[in-house]
Amino acid sequence: MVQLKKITLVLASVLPQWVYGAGLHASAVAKGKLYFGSATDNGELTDAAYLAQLSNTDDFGQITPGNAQKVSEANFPGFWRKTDCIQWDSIEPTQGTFSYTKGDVIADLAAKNGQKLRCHTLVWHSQLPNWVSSGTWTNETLIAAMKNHITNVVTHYKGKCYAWDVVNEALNEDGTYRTNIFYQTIGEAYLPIAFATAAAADPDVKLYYNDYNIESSGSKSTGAQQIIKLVQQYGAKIDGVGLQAHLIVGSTPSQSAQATNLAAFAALGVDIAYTELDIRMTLPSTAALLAQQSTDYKNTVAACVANTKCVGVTIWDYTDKYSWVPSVFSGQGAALPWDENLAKKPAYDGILSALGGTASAGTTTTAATVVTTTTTASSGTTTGVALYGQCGGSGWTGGTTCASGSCKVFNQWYSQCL
Ligand SMILES: O[C@@H]1[C@@H](O)[C@H](O[C@@H]2CO[C@@H](O[C@@H]3CO[C@@H](O[C@@H]4CO[C@@H](O)[C@H](O)[C@H]4O)[C@H](O)[C@H]3O)[C@H](O)[C@H]2O)OC[C@H]1O
Repeated sequence: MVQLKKITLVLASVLPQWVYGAGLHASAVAKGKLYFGSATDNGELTDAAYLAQLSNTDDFGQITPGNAQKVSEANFPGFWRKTDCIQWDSIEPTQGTFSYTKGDVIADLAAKNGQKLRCHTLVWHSQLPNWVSSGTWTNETLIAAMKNHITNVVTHYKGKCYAWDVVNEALNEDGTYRTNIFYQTIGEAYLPIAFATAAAADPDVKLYYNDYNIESSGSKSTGAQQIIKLVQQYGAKIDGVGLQAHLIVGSTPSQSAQATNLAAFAALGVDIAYTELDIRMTLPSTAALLAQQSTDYKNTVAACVANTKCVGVTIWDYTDKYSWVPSVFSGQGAALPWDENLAKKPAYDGILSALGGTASAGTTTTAATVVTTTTTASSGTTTGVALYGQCGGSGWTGGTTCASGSCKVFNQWYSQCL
């Protein structure tokens, strides 16, 4: 089966598109978009079948490092986190020392494949090292530290990124500013200062404000529009808004609701991108849920297609095998267009049809396989999986010591005793 898939991928890359039909990226480009893309993570790249599909530029013309240019401990308290990812607490774990190893791997992969790189992210309340989040700052010293961080990182990746998510998630749900160390110390000026600093370091890269729950009109979307106006009023460069679009099957905003929202952003003169699209469901998946998911993907991608300022869509990884969703939203998953076995789901055809393509023959129409892998803890150990996670603590490579329950493996980063 794996062998067959490999042969299919090789054939698809050498035969003309009319034999296999255009994939997601090729179809997006045919619709006037710049790309269709996927996020990825370093640990997944050792999976040869996964890497082959990620590198299939018929489907993916763009990649985003899901973690390699940042870090996240705050969202996952109690989980062990790899220390060599690249955000403030690994890119700059102590003030003034920078490390780019993981991010460079993904930047090099994008360059080798001829894929655009969306770089993510420079200023975010999450995944901050203690020296930033618990430091004693004045307005002046934190501005200097933030500018130094942005300048170093953007300069390092200069010429390699198509776009940077300069500030991520600065808003509360009601559209007010989220309280974080930057807002508390500097006030709203941290936003234009961050954009101006990034622009100075790489005048050619596109600079985005990125957030979730801004995919339809409402207080938070209005707040994001205010941020764009604020940065513009300061005279700093802001090129686009990123709609993360971590959506839910059956609750995804309609195409017309998304269109109205996109029009409001477009009226401000900025580009728009769907930057982290996934559409999760309560497990187990069923044929009905997969069909609804396909419709939800179709409506979302169609909204982008219909707006000339919307440049492209990125899914937050492409396969349920490596989705972040089950590790964060308990009991939910199956959020991506490829299932755990890297087979296309109905969502793939939903996206393709929004992009004007024709359905692919290989799409599975039945319920996806279970998203999480449960390993037994009867003897206190698991075998065969090289993972890091909570089950066995730091540096875990397969053993588990769950006091109760068994070790559920969510992806290559996380596991939990449930
Ligand atoms: O491996 C994972 C990474 O994949 C992960 O990447 C981040 C995921 O999304 C972005 O941040 C999250 C966005 O969603 C928020 O939850 C929302 C709460 O409201 C709901 O209505 C909505 O549906 C949800 O999406 C999370 O609280 C945010 O953290 C962020 O931009 C990505 O970098 O990062 C953690 C890694 O372990």
